[in-house]
Amino acid sequence: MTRNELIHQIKTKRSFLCVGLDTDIDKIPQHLLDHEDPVFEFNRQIIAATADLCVAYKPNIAFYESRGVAGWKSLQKTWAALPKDCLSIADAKRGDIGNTSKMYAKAFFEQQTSGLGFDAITIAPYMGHDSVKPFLEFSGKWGIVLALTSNAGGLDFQVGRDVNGQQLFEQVIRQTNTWGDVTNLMYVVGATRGEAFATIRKHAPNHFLLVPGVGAQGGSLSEVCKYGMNTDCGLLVNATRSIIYASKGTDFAEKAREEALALQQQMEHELLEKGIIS
Ligand SMILES: O=c1ccn([C@@H]2O[C@H](COP(=O)(O)O)[C@@H](O)[C@H]2O)c(=O)[nH]1
Repeated sequence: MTRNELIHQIKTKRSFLCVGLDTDIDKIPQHLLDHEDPVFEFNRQIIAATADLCVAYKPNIAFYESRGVAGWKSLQKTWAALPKDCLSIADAKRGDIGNTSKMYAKAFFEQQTSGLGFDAITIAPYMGHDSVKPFLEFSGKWGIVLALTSNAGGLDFQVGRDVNGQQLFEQVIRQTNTWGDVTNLMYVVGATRGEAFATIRKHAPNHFLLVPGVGAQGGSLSEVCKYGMNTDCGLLVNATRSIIYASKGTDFAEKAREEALALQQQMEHELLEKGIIS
């Protein structure tokens, strides 16, 4: 999906919601366990209940690879079931020497060989240019670089490592910016980082930001929008547990829809306020 197509979907659906699919077989409703592939059946129903309210889906790969071959099969079926009008993001946080990164990219982007044709993948940038660039060389695909993460440990290295007046997350953005552009590169910035979005926007005014951390992690959607929204919206805000585990009962998909709808309505309000939609 191109940048223009993504912006078009945001305006059409009046939403910049990304639904996370971190499907843990121990947390899904009991009645699904009779299905041949309970994880896929859960995802299928979550997708059906939320597809008109979101513009992206983000399975976190750990939840699938932790189940071995069965998990990869669930992931492949889930990827194939994602609506084509939504950006598909593999939250895999990969990055290695160039020769290996290229194989990671093929694993998640090259559907003919791997069975997975995600639009985007998250990248850990710690190993530098040759670890990131292979992901950006796939036409029509996106690399989403970790910049300022939502977790408590994100403060251990990403901030307070002042070099030439800049913190590490700022240097990551400034440097990686030269390896890609707004059409193939996004950044992960946690919703828990509030005012830091103003600093992020100094270095990446036009890039899309993937923003996890609303819902279960307590990040503020209104702060993210206040400091992080640009004239194209420029945000994909992810919520996972607060949506997919809104109920443990047979009404799980219905409750997931209610949570997604509440977020979509707040997002519509923000888009209207900023004049991005009318
Ligand atoms: O900084 C980061 C980067 C990635 N994540 C991932 O996003 C989801 C968040 O799930 P919630 O249930 O909405 O908290 C999950 O897959 C994380 O691994 C993040 O939270 N923060």
